[in-house]
Amino acid sequence: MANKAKLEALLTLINTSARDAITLYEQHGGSVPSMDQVEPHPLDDAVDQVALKTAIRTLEGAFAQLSTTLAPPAHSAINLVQVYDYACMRVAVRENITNILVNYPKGIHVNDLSKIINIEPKKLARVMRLLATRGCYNEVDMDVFANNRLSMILHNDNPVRHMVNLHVESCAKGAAVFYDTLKDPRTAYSYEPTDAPFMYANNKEGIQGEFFDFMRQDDERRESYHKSMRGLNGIMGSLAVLTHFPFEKYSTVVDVGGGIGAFSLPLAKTHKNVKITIHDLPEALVQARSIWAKDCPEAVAENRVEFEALNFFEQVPAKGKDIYYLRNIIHDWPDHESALILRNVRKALGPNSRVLIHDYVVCQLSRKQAEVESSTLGVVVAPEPLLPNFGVGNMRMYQQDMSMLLLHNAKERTLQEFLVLSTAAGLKLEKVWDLAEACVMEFSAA
Ligand SMILES: C[S@@+](CC[C@H](N)C(=O)[O-])C[C@H]1O[C@@H](n2cnc3c(N)ncnc32)[C@H](O)[C@@H]1O
Repeated sequence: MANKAKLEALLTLINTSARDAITLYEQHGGSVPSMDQVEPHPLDDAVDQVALKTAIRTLEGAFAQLSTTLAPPAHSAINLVQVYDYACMRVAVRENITNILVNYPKGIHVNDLSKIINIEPKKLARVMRLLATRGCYNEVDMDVFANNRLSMILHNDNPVRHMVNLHVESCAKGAAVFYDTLKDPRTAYSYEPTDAPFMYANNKEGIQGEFFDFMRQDDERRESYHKSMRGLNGIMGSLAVLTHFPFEKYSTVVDVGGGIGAFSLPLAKTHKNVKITIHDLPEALVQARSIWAKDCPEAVAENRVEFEALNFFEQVPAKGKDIYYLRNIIHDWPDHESALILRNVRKALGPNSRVLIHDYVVCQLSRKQAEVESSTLGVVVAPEPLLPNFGVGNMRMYQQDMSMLLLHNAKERTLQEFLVLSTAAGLKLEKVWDLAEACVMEFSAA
């Protein structure tokens, strides 16, 4: 394709994908959202966001590719590093600015906000303006800031806030020493979870162990981590599995490493035919029980959910159930540990059981390889001239891969890597359910 034709094709992709998104918003609520509104659009909390995420993947990918092509490279290069959004988001989250602004629907002057949170007003104004420029908060008048649809996500009641917190605290701390871990002979070639960059930084403060040991040590920290998993439902659009996978055909589901039930709670509400077993470490299940008693007491009363402590490296999950669901579990661990988990799950399977691994499937940048996977397994490849992996439209997959490296010395995997792991554990891939961001890989006993 000639250079100019590529730009024209990208413009067409931007146009059609934006129009697809507009149509979806209109179909789900009659109107399109605005950046300034505070109320969520009905589509924001929809269980199935696959169509919207499909449109946004193309829109973001095509837009970034077009602007990187047209902008001077020096301009784009510095854009890659001059990203202080997370430092400003840390201020907003630590100081509960969204919650405060809820009391000031017409906005609050930074001088008044400064008195409430004890941050120097002129510095605070710069933080708020940077975030507002990104679309998070609204500068309604000079130095007067109000909430908007995006900033409302940082409200205390929203679990996404806990995932933001995990990133601005732990991932940022790991990122700051990442290069050092690559060069330090002690850690450079290690894939031990205890040598992950975040733990490397913690070691210097006298804290040992791996990430989950660190989480266990402090109730507030652990509870925030588990709440952040509920945030993933919206971030990754993971709950689409509830409408795409035929849970109505099955009667038992084991949520392996299910945490507080970020997946199982909505499952219990939407598929009342299913009996759920949640396996996790004992401390996680204490929190799980109290959340279920509040958020889904009917499932507890009807014995549709049981909580069973399990160390998935050492124990076999409840045997002979229909579905074994592992969401964001395998990506937390390097290959050796992941193989142990899958081997234990394999031992639990009955002849008709299925294993569902719900994770990102890292796309290739080789169009040839991506097309092989597309024709054999149905994984979607982006149309040319987009990069075959949708480029920036799929950026979170690669960012989360880095988060896994920083926190756990682990990774998101390609389909080939999943196949190597699953085949060694005695599992056979039956189908890949592409949910526009993460995928669900369905396995049977080989
Ligand atoms: C990334 S979270 C995913 C939670 C849940 N699957 C979800 O998607 O919401 C990882 C989970 O693995 C659990 N976990 C970590 N080590 C474990 C172990 N050795 N045995 C069982 N669960 C473990 C953690 O407590 C946590 O709930």
